[in-house]
Amino acid sequence: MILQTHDLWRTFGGVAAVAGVNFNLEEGELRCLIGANGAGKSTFFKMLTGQIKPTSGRITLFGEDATNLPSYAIARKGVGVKTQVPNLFNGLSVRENLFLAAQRVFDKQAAANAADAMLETIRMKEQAYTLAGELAHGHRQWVELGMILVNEPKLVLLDEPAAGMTAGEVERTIALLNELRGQRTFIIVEHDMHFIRRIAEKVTVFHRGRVLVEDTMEAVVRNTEVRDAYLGQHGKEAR
Ligand SMILES: Nc1ncnc2c1ncn2[C@@H]1O[C@H](COP(=O)(O)OP(=O)(O)OP(=O)(O)O)[C@@H](O)[C@H]1O
Repeated sequence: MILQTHDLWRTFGGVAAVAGVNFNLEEGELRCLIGANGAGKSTFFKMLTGQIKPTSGRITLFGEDATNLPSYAIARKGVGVKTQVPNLFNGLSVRENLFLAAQRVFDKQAAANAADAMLETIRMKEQAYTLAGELAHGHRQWVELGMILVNEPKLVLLDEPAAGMTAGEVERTIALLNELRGQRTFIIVEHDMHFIRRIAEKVTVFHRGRVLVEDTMEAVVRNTEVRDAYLGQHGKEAR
């Protein structure tokens, strides 16, 4: 088991954003977290990344307690996080961005090799020397993903990786994640049901701070409780 949460809670004033979540993630899984606006996904995600401290409960990461670790310590344990806040150096090339990220864990030569290998993985060899600031939105997202993957994290947490992408860019992101499936362990928070349907194995549905259902995408789409709680808004896309 890579990650577990035990009766995890986070309250804001009187509001329980996350209310007693028990969550288990095995190595090699690609897990999607879904739920309506305000269901508690972001708060849960931010507790896993160390951005928000739990009110109570525990987080176990790679078999060790990680409940109150700050973000940098979680990163150091081998967790790569992609939030929605851009993390690129616009004045540097794609390759330089990847190289700098790789240098956090590798020496110079190994970082250069890792950056070149990552250019292949994210299919951006031709844009290696393009400035990050000149890239289209989808391309920027892939470079950011590359900057996380280049450090070979044991767990990758992605917050809405398909947000703002064109249909073509979403397709390429799906292909990339399908390629990486099994090689890395992922948790992906996402609203785009088309995207989730194409990548999901097991899906965890949040509702009012709790886990409503955890099952395959097919079972989740058929579940009447989920339809009432969430898919009512997105059902057409999901079906
Ligand atoms: N910093 C905060 N202060 C007060 N209330 C908060 C805070 N963060 C979240 N909440 C509340 O906690 C609940 C869960 O919010 P959260 O953002 O985790 O949901 P979500 O499922 O990620 O929603 P979305 O899909 O809109 O991002 C909501 O009622 C929200 O208003």
